[in-house]
Amino acid sequence: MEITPGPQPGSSKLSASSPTAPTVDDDSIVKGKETFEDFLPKDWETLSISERIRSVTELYNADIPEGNVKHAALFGSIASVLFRNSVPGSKTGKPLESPHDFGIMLQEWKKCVDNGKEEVIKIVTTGIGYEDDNNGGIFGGMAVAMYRLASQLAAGELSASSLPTTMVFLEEVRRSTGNQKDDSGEEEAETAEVDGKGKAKENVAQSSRDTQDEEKLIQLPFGNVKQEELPDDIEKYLAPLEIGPVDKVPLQVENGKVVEPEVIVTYVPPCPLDESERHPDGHTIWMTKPATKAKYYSNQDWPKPLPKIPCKIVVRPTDDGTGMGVFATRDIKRFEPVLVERPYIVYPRRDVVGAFSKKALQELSEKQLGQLMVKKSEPFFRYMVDQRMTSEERREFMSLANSHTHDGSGPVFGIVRTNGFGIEFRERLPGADRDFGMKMGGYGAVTKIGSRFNHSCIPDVGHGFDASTFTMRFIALRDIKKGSQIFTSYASFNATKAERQKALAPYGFECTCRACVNATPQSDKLRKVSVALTQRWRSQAINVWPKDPNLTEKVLIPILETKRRMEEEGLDTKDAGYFTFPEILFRVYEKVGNIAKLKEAKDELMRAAKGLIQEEEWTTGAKIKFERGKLTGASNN
Ligand SMILES: C[S@@+](CC[C@H](N)C(=O)[O-])C[C@H]1O[C@@H](n2cnc3c(N)ncnc32)[C@H](O)[C@@H]1O
Repeated sequence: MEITPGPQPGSSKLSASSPTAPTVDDDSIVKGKETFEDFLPKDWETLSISERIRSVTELYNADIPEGNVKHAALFGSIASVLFRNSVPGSKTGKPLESPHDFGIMLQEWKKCVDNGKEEVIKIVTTGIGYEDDNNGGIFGGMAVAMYRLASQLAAGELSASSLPTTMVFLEEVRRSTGNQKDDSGEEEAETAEVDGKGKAKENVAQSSRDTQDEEKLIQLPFGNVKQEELPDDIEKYLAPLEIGPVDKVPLQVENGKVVEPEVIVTYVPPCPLDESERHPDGHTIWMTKPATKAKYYSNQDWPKPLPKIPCKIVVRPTDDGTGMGVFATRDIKRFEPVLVERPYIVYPRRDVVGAFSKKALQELSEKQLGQLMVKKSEPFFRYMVDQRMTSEERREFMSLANSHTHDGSGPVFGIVRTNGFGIEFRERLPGADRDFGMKMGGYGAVTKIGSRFNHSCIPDVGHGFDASTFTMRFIALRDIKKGSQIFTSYASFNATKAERQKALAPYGFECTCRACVNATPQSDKLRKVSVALTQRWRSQAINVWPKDPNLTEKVLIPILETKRRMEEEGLDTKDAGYFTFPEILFRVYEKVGNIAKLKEAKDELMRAAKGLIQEEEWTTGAKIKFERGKLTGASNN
């Protein structure tokens, strides 16, 4: 039994914009290919730009797994060669040296595309490693940026001449690679926001609509919405919805063929609609594509049973007016699993319930479109709660916090917006992440216990989604004392205080955590540069300092000072680059021959490596692979 919405205005656009990925065996694409150029078609040099773009598009749609260095290398190679002859003023004509260069390049391209203008690029950092950062979020997002850019170039919407800053930037990177400077820890570096990382809890504050080839983000309203912002007659823009079991909703037929519904609601694992049978591990109501459902269920043992962990938390009211919170019932160590649960619902975080009608697009402002989307979403989520949850689940779900009571969100969508986590399927084989033309991390999840974690900019737990068990996983990012409240973060770790406040505004509170109370321009900057800085030092520790006969431990002064400041700021996490320090220290002490310190650093390195593997395996359900002694990828298969 499924539900399907009735015909929606513009819904055909939606499907047109969701490319159907051909099934391509990953191994056949990456096998035996070691260098960037190996991924290119043999006749690449003779291809025209539009042919090259077509080739990129095919590779993009082939769904090479995220989390694979070669994936990044693939796009890096293509990107570099694709544009090298088409950028006026570029003399380099060289392929990029690493997927990292490519990553920065794409971020810059994306900025050019987003802002429609050139930016002065100040990034002087080099050598950001990709082994530790090569998760699907980053490269998935970049690949999407790349794909968009290629499409825009192909459609003549963007000219290659708007890209020279990228090349200027790359020149700068190369220059600074060859001209290593001492690090003061104070240099300007920017880390562009990476989309879909899935680490921060995300308010469903944005969604998107399709207008022909272009995708535009719509800001959903929050806070008190003034009456004048709303169209008086918003109802006229709402298409009639037919929601119900598939056998009750009339089939759509086009050219004599039955058109598959665009979106269905199903259970994971399967269970009857009535309340007669429920899975002991819990089940999730999943709003998805029919083909995605079929693909997952074609896997015989899917979903796998939940891993068992001892209970170490309790949900209870806080004593500071923040409603409910999650507390530790015993001491919890860094990297320990804290919670695993099947979400109540998993849903696409974009407007899958029918794109906006032409009339709406022409007549309504962005604000009004946001308001319209809020209105359209409520009946869908209401259906899931009223028709698919047991009475007990419904009662529990409806008791979750709602910070969207004055912005036009209905009672159910308000709860979804307040409690939804952005999730990534992150699978080796093509997964659900790009359903409905979404970017990585397009689905959201509302959970029973996890949604009770309050926010801190110095979070105690991180979270991830494991598609093989269909569970949300939470893990300790630091030691947690018995009895203390456990916080997660709803904002990006690398956002400044002002940016975090903006991201948290829809939740209706001002954060008073240690990082916010003590924030300074220096702490804001540290958040921005921590990843770039630590990776650059790592790169120097690998490539530059071993060759320096005069190296002394003095090189560690800014490094140890930054490490201390990161601990103070609560940036002692993997995402912030903190676990790069043990390796840097190890390499320097090894080089200068400080045996006592070397042993300390080695122990720290081993602890960190073990913990990071545990974290990755727990939050993604993946088995970590090693290549050439390095952590290089994760696979769910
Ligand atoms: C996902 S819920 C967290 C659980 C919630 N406290 C409850 O009672 O279910 C998000 C809401 O909790 C509250 N909240 C979370 N973190 C907070 C914080 N650091 N300070 C104040 N309120 C917070 C806000 O009302 C926010 O909209």
